[in-house]
Amino acid sequence: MEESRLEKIIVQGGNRLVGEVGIEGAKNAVLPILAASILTSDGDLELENVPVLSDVHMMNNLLEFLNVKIKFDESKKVEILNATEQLSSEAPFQYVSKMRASIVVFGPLLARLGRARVAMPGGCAIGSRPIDLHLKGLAAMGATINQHDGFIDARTDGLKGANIYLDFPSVGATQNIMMAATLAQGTTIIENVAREPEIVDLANVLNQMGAKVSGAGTERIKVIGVNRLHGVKHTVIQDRIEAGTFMVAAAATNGNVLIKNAIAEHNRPLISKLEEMGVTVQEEAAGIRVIGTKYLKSTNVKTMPHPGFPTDMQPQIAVLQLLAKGESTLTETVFENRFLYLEELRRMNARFKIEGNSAFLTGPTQFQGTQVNATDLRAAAALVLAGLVADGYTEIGQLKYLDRGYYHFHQKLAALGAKIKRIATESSSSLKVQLSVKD
Ligand SMILES: CC(=O)N[C@H]1[C@@H](OP(=O)(O)OP(=O)(O)OC[C@H]2O[C@@H](n3ccc(=O)[nH]c3=O)[C@H](O)[C@@H]2O)O[C@H](CO)[C@@H](O)[C@@H]1O
Ligand SMILES: C=C(OP(=O)(O)O)C(=O)O
Repeated sequence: MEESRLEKIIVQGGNRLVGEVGIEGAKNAVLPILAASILTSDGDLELENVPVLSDVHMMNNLLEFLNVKIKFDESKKVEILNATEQLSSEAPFQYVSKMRASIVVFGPLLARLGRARVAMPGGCAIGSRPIDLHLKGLAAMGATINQHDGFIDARTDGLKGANIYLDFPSVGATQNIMMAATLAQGTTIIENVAREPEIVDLANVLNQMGAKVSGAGTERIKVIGVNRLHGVKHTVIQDRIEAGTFMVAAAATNGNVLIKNAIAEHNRPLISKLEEMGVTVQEEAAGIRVIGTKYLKSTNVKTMPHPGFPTDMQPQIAVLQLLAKGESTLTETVFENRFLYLEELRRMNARFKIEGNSAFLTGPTQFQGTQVNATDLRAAAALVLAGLVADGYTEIGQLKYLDRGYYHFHQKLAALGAKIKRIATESSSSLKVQLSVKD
């Protein structure tokens, strides 16, 4: 998606969002499930509800490099993967550096081939993001792991079941260890695991593939190893973060939006915060309806592993807190550096101070449109949300981040009544842009 670097979104603030919006399959569910294809030595893995995102393209490119055969019908959102041929064990830097989630091929490669050589992913704009817990778990299962020349090299004569305690309920470590354990000899118990809905979706696919995984969604996962896994058909769960982003968009614009097929159970912490702020949230048969209010109340939010408030909704809820009257606190406990986007919001008139891992936000804010740049994926979404309620025009650059996790974001907002366009950067001389949005 090289083009996205040369594009901008321009929003003219002030419109209420009204109507219905559909949600894609979850990025954070599909990426490890795509990696799980490596475990299938028999038949096709057929996935439905696959979101068309740059991260999915990136994972597909990596899997194809490893010799997984892929057919992705983007119009139907169906992807068929076949990993029955001899696979390569090396994931080079060119893939891993572009997408940290590539690390979830590590456990499957090691389990299937007895060897994995994966470039070290490094940090990103939200934190240093070490992978020590992934490695500790795989080492406990009998892998010999060495790090050199920017690569992690792991070998085993056969993984063995082990008792593993995670110091932190890491999503990626839980997925890597769980996948590796499906083909290990004996039983693996993983404690203090991540409980995100995406972990449950992965466990469900693995079980359909013939694995014996129990306890996903609780703090303890048990995996009884089997000899081989086979292909299956699976529908990826809905993206709770995309759904949450539209819920905040509806609340921020004092709108009335039905987020179709959104699963309330996956978004409890967000629903609870929205209600605290005076927003009406209705669980309907067709999805979740969010009805805004003119009188948003301040509230405090602290991110936590699931079922706590998701860190991936932190920048979006910050916009709503800034709109609310009074002081709100926002505390980030999952990543050490996820407030970069606030400096961009300051340029749009936000008032706040940051102390340690907390931001103290002062509202109500009348955002002012200006030129801002996304600093990461959810920051990109948050800047668009601020633009929806800003005075004048907001231009958001660095859309490569947005495209990692949102499909047709501006089209979906436009269909709800937002004045929003995506344009080539070269055509963004302000007069031209303003005219094109008014059209
Ligand atoms: C593709 C995907 O699903 N990404 C999600 C996944 O990322 P990811 O799987 O990378 O997140 P983790 O849950 O692993 O990371 C959470 C925290 O644990 C730390 N940590 C993690 C592993 C490790 O070995 N050592 C260690 O210290 C990280 O640096 C971070 O501070 O979960 C995050 C937390 O919900 C979400 O924000 C990401 O959207
Ligand atoms: C942080 C995110 O993703 P990743 O772990 O892929 O960087 C996210 O989805 O907000």
